[in-house]
Amino acid sequence: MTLLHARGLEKSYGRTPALRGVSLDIAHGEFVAVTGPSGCGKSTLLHSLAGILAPDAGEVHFDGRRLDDLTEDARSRLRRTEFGVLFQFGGLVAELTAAENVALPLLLGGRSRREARTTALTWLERLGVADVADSLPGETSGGQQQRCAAARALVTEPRVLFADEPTGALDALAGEQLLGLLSRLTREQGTTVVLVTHEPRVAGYADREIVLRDGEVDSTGLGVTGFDTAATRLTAGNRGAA
Ligand SMILES: Nc1ncnc2c1ncn2[C@@H]1O[C@H](COP(=O)(O)OP(=O)(O)OP(=O)(O)O)[C@@H](O)[C@H]1O
Repeated sequence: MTLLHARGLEKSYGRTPALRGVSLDIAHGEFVAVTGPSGCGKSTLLHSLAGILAPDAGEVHFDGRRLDDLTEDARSRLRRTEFGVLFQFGGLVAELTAAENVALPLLLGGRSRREARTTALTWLERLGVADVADSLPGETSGGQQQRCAAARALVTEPRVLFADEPTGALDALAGEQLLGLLSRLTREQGTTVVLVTHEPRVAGYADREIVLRDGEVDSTGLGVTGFDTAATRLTAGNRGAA
């Protein structure tokens, strides 16, 4: 069943077209990688689907509700309750500890301090970084920071996780570890994932790949770019076995 539905999305920055009529459907629980060359519109598409950016034309529907013409307040409420976002640079608040960073979305949602901290610690544990719970981001490694950012994105148990190059700033090992965790945790929770990447290795974790080219959908399917990498085969095999 479709959870995210977009039709005819268009977006330009001044005279530069970024999206030129993108239509797509993403099912409940699907893990989709949006790929394509630099500048093809991946981030613009992600931001439009997540209600961060208003498209110039076209429609975005989330679970049957039209999203693109909501007020900024309504969109921001929806983002807080239904969506989690994870960017290349986690964007943790430097003055707050890891646990405080992860608790923040829960506090904003009205949960008590005690409950928010307990839930934050559970998610830090799931992401394998409970040991840095009381450290400031600057006292931890890039990989640990990105895992904390992932915990913060997932702590509200969002229906959709939007991730833009989440491993882009990490070394290969830290990137693989984060992707492995994200893939396992989101599948366990039934979270839909929309992940932007230009790396075939990363796209290999997805159920399906949507390839953009010059602001349009070029193709969609599993390994459609011919990225039949070891990672793709391994992940597909793991999925079959799961
Ligand atoms: N804030 C902005 N102002 C002006 N032009 C922009 C802005 N953001 C994106 N663009 C342009 O829109 C087009 C699509 O950009 P977008 O960032 O969506 O692509 P991308 O595929 O995510 O790129 P990359 O892989 O390099 O991050 C590009 O031509 C880009 O230069």
